[in-house]
Amino acid sequence: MPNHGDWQLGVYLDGLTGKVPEHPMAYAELERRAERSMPPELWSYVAGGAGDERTQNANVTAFDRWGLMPRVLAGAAERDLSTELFGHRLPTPLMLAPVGVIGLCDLAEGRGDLVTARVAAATGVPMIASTLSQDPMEEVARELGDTPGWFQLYPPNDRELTESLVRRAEAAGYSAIVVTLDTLTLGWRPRDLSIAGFPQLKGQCLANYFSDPVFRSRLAAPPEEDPEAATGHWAMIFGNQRLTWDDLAWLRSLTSLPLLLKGICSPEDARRAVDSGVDGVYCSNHGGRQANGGLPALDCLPEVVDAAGEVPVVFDSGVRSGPDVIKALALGARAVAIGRPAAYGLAVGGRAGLEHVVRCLLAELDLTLAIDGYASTAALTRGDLRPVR
Ligand SMILES: Cc1cc2nc3c(=O)[nH]c(=O)nc-3n(C[C@H](O)[C@H](O)[C@H](O)COP(=O)(O)O)c2cc1C
Ligand SMILES: CCCCC(=O)C(=O)O
Repeated sequence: MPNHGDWQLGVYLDGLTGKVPEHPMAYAELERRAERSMPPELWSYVAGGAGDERTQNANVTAFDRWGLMPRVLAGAAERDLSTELFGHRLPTPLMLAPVGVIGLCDLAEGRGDLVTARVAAATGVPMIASTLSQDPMEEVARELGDTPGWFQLYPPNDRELTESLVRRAEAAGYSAIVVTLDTLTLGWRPRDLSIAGFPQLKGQCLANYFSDPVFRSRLAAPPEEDPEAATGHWAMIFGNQRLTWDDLAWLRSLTSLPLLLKGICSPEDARRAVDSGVDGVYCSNHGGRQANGGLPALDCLPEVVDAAGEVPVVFDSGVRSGPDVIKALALGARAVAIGRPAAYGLAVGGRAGLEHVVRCLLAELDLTLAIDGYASTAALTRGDLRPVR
């Protein structure tokens, strides 16, 4: 476990470890620098969202409608940021959301999945490894050290392949399976469609498929010999729009690892998930990448938390700062994940850049708690927030 001390107050005073040459970055600056660093097709894919991106933007501004009530003389000289999930005590409530093509965001070497896992190992911030990675899940898992990793599953429309991916994740040592349900087909993403972002990139993030014995058994020639045909086969099996709640018992039966469903925004769905025996609900609208015109994910969080009852809720979509993490926790999330900020950190500064983003976020989270008089993230409640008028 990393020592809290290295990212608590001192982190500001020692220049944030000196690994990234400049000062702590506000999100807007990180985003600007990422845009300057990334090739246009990668930038458009990562930064883009569905439609005119109103929902994506609303995910971010939703946090402005809540304010944390500052308290004084509250005994917050030492803070406990830890959280418990599925028997693991995590040093902080932050997680790294699954990001396909994170590999390519490591602009120097294209090994971003491995680099992200190394940052997870160094910071104790768990990584949720995407199905769509440049390097096979087994190699990613080996980099995680003692930090837990979860495997994010896109369930293909091939049950045997789905089972094979889950078996591999178990064998590789992942400690939970996150099934993403809001991307059973890809969203209407104008930036991608006009600049061919994802279509250009997709062949490079299929390592988990190309290394899979079941996937390989479906091909006339191995992917190394005929990558185009293998990619074509992937395109046939990726989408799984016919998946329904009737398939959940089967999904549940695939593993005894903790199972989470990602992409839950409706309280009815949260209730149904819990009734189906899942261990965690992951409230997210995929960072606004899938459907435009929906609700900001943060607005859905309280009802999802209420519906989930004792079952823990993980949250992402629009988290950009330490105070954002605090607000999501106060609204009931047990852990809070970041997607684009991590990808941008990697693009701007490789391993040091991602670590910088993580440490800045944790330092800001911790300082905010210190100043506003909250000694424990686990003790935050909705009553600590007020609507901003
Ligand atoms: C470039 C990119 C790729 C993503 N790939 C995946 C993925 O493979 N699996 C998944 O469940 N979510 C994926 N997501 C969604 C993230 O897990 C997360 O829900 C979202 O990024 C959170 O919103 P934020 O970017 O505003 O933090 C991706 C997001 C981005 C930006
Ligand atoms: C089929 C690609 C899905 C990756 C993803 O989740 C995203 O781009 O948001």
